[in-house]
Amino acid sequence: MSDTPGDQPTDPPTRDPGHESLREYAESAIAEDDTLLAARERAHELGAAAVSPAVGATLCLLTRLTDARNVVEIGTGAGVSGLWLLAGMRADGVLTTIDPDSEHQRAARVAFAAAGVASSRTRLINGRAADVLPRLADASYDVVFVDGAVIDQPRYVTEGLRLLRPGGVLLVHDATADGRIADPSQTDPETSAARTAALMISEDDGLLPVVIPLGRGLLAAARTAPTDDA
Ligand SMILES: C[S@@+](CC[C@H](N)C(=O)[O-])C[C@H]1O[C@@H](n2cnc3c(N)ncnc32)[C@H](O)[C@@H]1O
Repeated sequence: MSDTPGDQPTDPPTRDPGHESLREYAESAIAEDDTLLAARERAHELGAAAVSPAVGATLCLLTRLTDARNVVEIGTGAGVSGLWLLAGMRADGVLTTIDPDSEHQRAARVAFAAAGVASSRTRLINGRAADVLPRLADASYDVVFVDGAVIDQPRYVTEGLRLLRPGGVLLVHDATADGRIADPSQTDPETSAARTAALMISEDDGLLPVVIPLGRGLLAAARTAPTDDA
């Protein structure tokens, strides 16, 4: 056995050393305008954890790619994600956004008005998603964005899939339960709920899912559109 320092065994790295800096780069590459920054500040004051800038930009990109006219959001918060979704939607698109907290929705209204969004483009519904979602029509939304309590993700995925049109996209934020989902020893109710929701999506043959490791984790799943020969 050699005693030169270069031959000493070293512990394998527990994680890719570039991982965090890559995430930081992805976040810092997104510049938010003053309206978004003010909405983010209000979200912070109200304790309504907003999507990160890179998650917001991804929401905008995916709504743009689906040419979204009708979007439903569970968890309005102070409107940060709403601003990003609206920026990607068609100019005549309507964002339906649900939240039981009227203070959060007041802050979101301020954000939408500051961004010059016409009031006809937003439908803010003050209520619990479990009560509101069953009243929304089947297969009539281009994008469904889930950002409420993690524990409720399975029921929101069930309802979201009912609402989604063929070719539409389901987006679940905090899909990794803060990264715990990959660790089988984590069996707390929140992690189990996130795991159940992810399984429901991955086992559905009509969906093309991917986990995007930005912010608190974004699970995106496109509903496959029927082909002519189907
Ligand atoms: C993480 S924050 C949403 C942040 C927002 N999407 C954004 O990025 O700006 C979660 C929101 O879900 C709302 N919420 C809590 N319970 C809910 C429920 N049962 N139905 C719908 N929204 C709920 C909270 O009031 C809070 O505003």
